[in-house]
Amino acid sequence: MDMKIPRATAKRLPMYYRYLSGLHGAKVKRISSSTFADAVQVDSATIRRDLSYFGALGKRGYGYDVDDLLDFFKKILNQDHLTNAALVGLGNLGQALLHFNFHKDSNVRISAAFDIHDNMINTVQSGVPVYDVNDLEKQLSEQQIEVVILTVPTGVAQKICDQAIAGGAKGIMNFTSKRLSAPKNVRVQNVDLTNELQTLIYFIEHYDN
Ligand SMILES: NC(=O)c1ccc[n+]([C@@H]2O[C@H](COP(=O)([O-])OP(=O)(O)OC[C@H]3O[C@@H](n4cnc5c(N)ncnc54)[C@H](O)[C@@H]3O)[C@@H](O)[C@H]2O)c1
Repeated sequence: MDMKIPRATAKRLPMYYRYLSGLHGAKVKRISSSTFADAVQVDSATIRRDLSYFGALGKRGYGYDVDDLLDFFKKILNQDHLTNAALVGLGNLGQALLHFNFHKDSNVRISAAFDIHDNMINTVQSGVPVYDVNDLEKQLSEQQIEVVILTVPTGVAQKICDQAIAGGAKGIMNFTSKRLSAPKNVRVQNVDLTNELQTLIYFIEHYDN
């Protein structure tokens, strides 16, 4: 499905999906828009607007049909198939992500890891094979991995990014502080936990509930 939706809406969709999956697991068939809003902590007007980008889905006085909505989200979010991701840099942060490995509550899993250290190369860690980073391009291309998570030292981030793109990467989740340059068809998502924490502190200080 090819459609353009606001970034803020796109960011909320996985949260809606997780909540609906939980309801489905609990065999709930239908929810009111206010229950939905309370659970995901997004006001019901915003939820309605988010969903309206895909056609009107709620029914007045009825709320939302859980199974219908879930089927629909599965398609939108591609939850029907598992996406493999590669992790580059198995230090403090990389190890933590590898142990966590996303797939328990999402459709993404780390299926290949890369580092420069001999003691890690050709081992299996948390069930994931670790390769020599010199083989990054080749492995990404052979395994058709299009998502790459970068947890390498900042100084090598651009080089690794270039190699990943040469291997076919279409999305880079960048944990380093380097602002990467990449062609337009490659999406770079920067993740900065300090930023997130400072934003949280800003909201605590500037808004009273
Ligand atoms: N965005 C955030 O919130 C956040 C939080 C913590 C760390 N970081 C960043 O994440 C990165 C990793 O942090 P860390 O604490 O895990 O560092 P670390 O030094 O513990 O780990 C770096 C790993 O990268 C490997 N490495 C080095 N050069 C490499 C190369 N050319 N190819 C492949 N692997 C290589 C090292 O062997 C090591 O295993 C750093 O850039 C750090 O600044 C970001």
